[in-house]
Amino acid sequence: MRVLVATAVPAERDAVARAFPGPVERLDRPGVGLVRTDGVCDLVAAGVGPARAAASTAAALTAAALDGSPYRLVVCAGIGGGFQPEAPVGSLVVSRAITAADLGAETGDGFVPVTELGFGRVTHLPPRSLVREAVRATGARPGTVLTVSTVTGTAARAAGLRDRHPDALAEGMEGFGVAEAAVAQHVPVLEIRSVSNAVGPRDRAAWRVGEALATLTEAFEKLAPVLRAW
Ligand SMILES: O=C(O)c1cccc(C(=O)CC[C@H]2O[C@@H](n3cnc4c(=O)[nH]cnc43)[C@H](O)[C@@H]2O)c1
Repeated sequence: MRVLVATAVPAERDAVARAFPGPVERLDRPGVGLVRTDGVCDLVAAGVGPARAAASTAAALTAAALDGSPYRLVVCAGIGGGFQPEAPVGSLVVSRAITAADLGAETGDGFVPVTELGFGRVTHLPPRSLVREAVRATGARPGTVLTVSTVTGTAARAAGLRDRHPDALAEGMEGFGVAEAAVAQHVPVLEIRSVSNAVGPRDRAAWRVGEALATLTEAFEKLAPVLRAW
């Protein structure tokens, strides 16, 4: 059984693919295209944002299940914003928790998550032993990875997120969507973010995308034996 790695964009997918030297095969499945590596992973550029990422991940999971070869693990991977000073640019974060940070309602008393309104869920927890193994193999910092639909662009929003989520180390835009799709099919999920920028005032010119993609490749080189053994 294989592992499905879901990134947002093809540049991130290809950074992960570079960790698996050897031929790759392109597979077209209904609603989604996959890259099958020589190793243990199938890779999907699932799209930007939680909704598109959930749709692509669900399509890949369903196709594999109908094929009789379901995935045994889903990993959401990519570049991300890091909360300062705990997750500096260039560092790597592994999810102890994957949390939707802006799924809820704004009220006069502030933000209320959907769970407090009586709906759904806002957090998925990866298997603790897998988090431990991933941290040991890669040297990543373990913490909460937030999923947002809007990239944080002010110090005030960064501070608000940290107030609500003191364990947050990073934010991305896909993790919770990928996790919802995985958990719906009873497949465990993990998120890995290579920090390309600080969460805070928007400064796109300061994003270190190339370096973060190189860190992502290195991370998957180190993670490969963990994924194989899982
Ligand atoms: O410009 C490029 O070359 C490039 C290459 C690879 C990826 C990108 C992206 O912009 C990917 C979008 C992706 O990045 C995540 N991300 C990165 N920083 C943050 C952040 O501070 N807050 C939230 N998300 C962030 C996110 O998951 C996007 O899908 C560009």
